[in-house]
Amino acid sequence: MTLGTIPALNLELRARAAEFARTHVAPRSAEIDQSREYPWDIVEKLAEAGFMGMSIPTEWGGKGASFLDVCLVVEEMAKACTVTARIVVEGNMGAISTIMAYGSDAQKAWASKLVLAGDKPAICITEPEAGSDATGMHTRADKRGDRWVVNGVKHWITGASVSKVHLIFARAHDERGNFLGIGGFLAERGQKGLEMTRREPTMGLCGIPEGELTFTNLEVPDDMVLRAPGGFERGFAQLINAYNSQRVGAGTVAMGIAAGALDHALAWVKEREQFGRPIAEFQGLQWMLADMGTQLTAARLMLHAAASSRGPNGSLFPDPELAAQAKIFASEASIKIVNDALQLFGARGYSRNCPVERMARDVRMFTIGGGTAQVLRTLVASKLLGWKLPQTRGEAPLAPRAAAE
Ligand SMILES: CC(C)(COP(=O)(O)OP(=O)(O)OC[C@H]1O[C@@H](n2cnc3c(N)ncnc32)[C@H](O)[C@@H]1OP(=O)(O)O)[C@@H](O)C(=O)NCCC(=O)NCCSC(=O)CCS(=O)O
Ligand SMILES: Cc1cc2nc3c(=O)[nH]c(=O)nc-3n(C[C@H](O)[C@H](O)[C@H](O)COP(=O)(O)OP(=O)(O)OC[C@H]3O[C@@H](n4cnc5c(N)ncnc54)[C@H](O)[C@@H]3O)c2cc1C
Repeated sequence: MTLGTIPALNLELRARAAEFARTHVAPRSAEIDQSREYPWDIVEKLAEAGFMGMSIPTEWGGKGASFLDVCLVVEEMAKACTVTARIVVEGNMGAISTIMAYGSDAQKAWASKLVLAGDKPAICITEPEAGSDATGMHTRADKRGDRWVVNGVKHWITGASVSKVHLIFARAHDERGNFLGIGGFLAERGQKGLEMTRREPTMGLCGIPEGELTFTNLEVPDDMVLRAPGGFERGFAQLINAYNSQRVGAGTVAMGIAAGALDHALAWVKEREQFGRPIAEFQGLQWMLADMGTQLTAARLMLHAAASSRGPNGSLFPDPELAAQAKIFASEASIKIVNDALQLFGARGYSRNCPVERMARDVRMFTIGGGTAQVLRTLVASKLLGWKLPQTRGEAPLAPRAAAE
């Protein structure tokens, strides 16, 4: 892992995103939370403003924006509305960046057209029995002539029922039933055999469906298999390597929520008076604010460093270790910052009428989704030690020398 330089921030882009969030997003955020309805109106405006698919290379109609640029936009959206920020993450990172890195021209044309028009792709990895243990997935794709037949169940899929582009991780088997490895299979909403079978009643992030997707003999033509350079054998490693971009994006959403909560808290402590003085005059609260600001800056810098980094061996994606460290730190710090912001509001912070109450529910997710803080710590420890750390019972940690024997 090498810590690269963070390029100069595109301040014009950040200002444009902030203005967009202030004008179009902030006035809608409470309603989106309460209605639990996907904000199609905002999606349309995001697409018009060029925030969807901005990371797509210019030859495919995007702006060729960097992951760091995307993070600047995501933070501004997250200050106002978590759901909007997550749409921007998935409209630029995760599945779409995987397709733009590994896809055929036809796949890139298909996905970029949909995303530039506002689609937020769905990345389908988790299953009811395979969360942290993602390689233990059961969903399988069987080769049948010029197509693959996909069967299985995915769970907690963000955007289930609203996303058009689906990147489905599945165990690939050849015609004779031999296991080839885990591969990525592309499908579109409305295809026969792809349906949402349940929506999860979530604690937060309410305007975007988290759903169970069931694949029943879903037919994926061979030319819709996403072929990473190492083939099926290296399929999982290369697909999850691309996912490092979304880990940075998810951490940035958490950090942006915290930044928004801190802004609310700063305004409130100057307004609210107790003991005949603004509560901002109490040193106990000043030191809380100082810690909140310090943690926020540290999280932001780690995320920007991770977004600007690249993994080993010519990877196009953020370094896995930096991405994991940034997501661990940002998600945990942000939960604490938002909770402290809520504390500064006293009883008002516990009311559904206070935006920080929504933020506290929203931010709680980010130590879970996208790789839990515990699983990411194992990745970081593995990199620090230079060991493989298999988590399956009976498999001992493998130091490099032992691995070579
Ligand atoms: C990776 C895990 C699933 C653990 O599984 P295994 O123990 O079976 O696998 P490993 O041997 O650790 O890894 C296999 C292979 O992949 C390489 N790898 C693993 N992680 C990365 C990474 N982040 N970047 C690059 N490469 C990676 C690893 O080095 C191995 O390659 P070699 O064979 O050694 O060459 C588990 O650790 C894990 O990550 N679980 C979390 C699953 C997850 O993140 N799910 C996210 C679902 S999408 C989502 O939640 C969206 C929410 S949001 O973004 O808002
Ligand atoms: C709002 C939300 C959106 C999501 N969106 C998506 C999506 O779009 N696509 C998708 O594929 N998935 C998505 N997920 C799923 C997410 O990736 C998983 O929740 C996550 O990977 C953890 O899996 P799990 O929930 O099954 O927890 P489990 O793996 O069952 O873990 C339970 C607990 O055990 C701990 N644990 C497990 N294994 C270990 C270990 N080896 N060492 C230490 N601790 C361990 C975990 O950290 C956790 O605390 C989403 C989840 C949420 C909450």
